Amino acid sequence: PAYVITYFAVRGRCETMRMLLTDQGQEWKENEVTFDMWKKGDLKATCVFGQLPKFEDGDFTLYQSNAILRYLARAHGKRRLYGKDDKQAALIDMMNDSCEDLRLKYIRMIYQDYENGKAKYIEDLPGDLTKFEKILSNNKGGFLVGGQISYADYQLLDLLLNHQVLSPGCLDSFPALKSYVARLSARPKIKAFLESDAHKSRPINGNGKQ
Ligand SMILES: N[C@@H](CCC(=O)N[C@@H](CS(=O)(=O)O)C(=O)NCC(=O)O)C(=O)O
Repeated sequence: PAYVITYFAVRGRCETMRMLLTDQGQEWKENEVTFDMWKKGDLKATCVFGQLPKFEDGDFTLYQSNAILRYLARAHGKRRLYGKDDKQAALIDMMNDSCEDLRLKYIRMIYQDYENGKAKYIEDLPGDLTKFEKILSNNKGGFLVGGQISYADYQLLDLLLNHQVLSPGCLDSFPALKSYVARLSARPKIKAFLESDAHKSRPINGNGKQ
């Protein structure tokens, strides 16, 4: 498939799909947009919702990072990253929606309230992490849902990695989360990706705060 990601040179809302694609042995092309190019407005005007990421699979175009992840989870009808049946798929969507809730909180703090809100955000963070801790410690399958990796696992991994940068010890009182991050990060293709210059060269967020 001729996959193209059009996005800023940041991890942001695309590192999850980059990890998913890498772990699944899929190639893609990065179409990097600089903030100066974006400010001109002509690319923005072509985006259905005026925002990036934009994802292309040949002549098929998608926007909305979560829709892109779900498309990749179903890729070519194999539904490989969407559980074993519709009920598991619904549970996986539920988990991803909760990841999105956490991502929105994180983004709001990073872009709108970093200096004054970071300490409080970190103080409140265990309230969110404890829910994922319980889910993972209750599910013996080792993933958010069932016994196989799903697109929501890549999403949670990305969030937890970002939060470990924001607050390095934030998983110390969550053993299930800590071992989950270690285990997923040790998957050979993900390990190589996390060590790659491409990954390391991209800041987590567009305003350089993390
Ligand atoms: N719900 C969208 C949000 C996309 C979004 O907020 N894009 C931002 C960039 S980032 O927050 O994802 O880094 C954007 O295009 N901002 C530029 C603009 O809105 O003009 C998604 O999930 O893809």
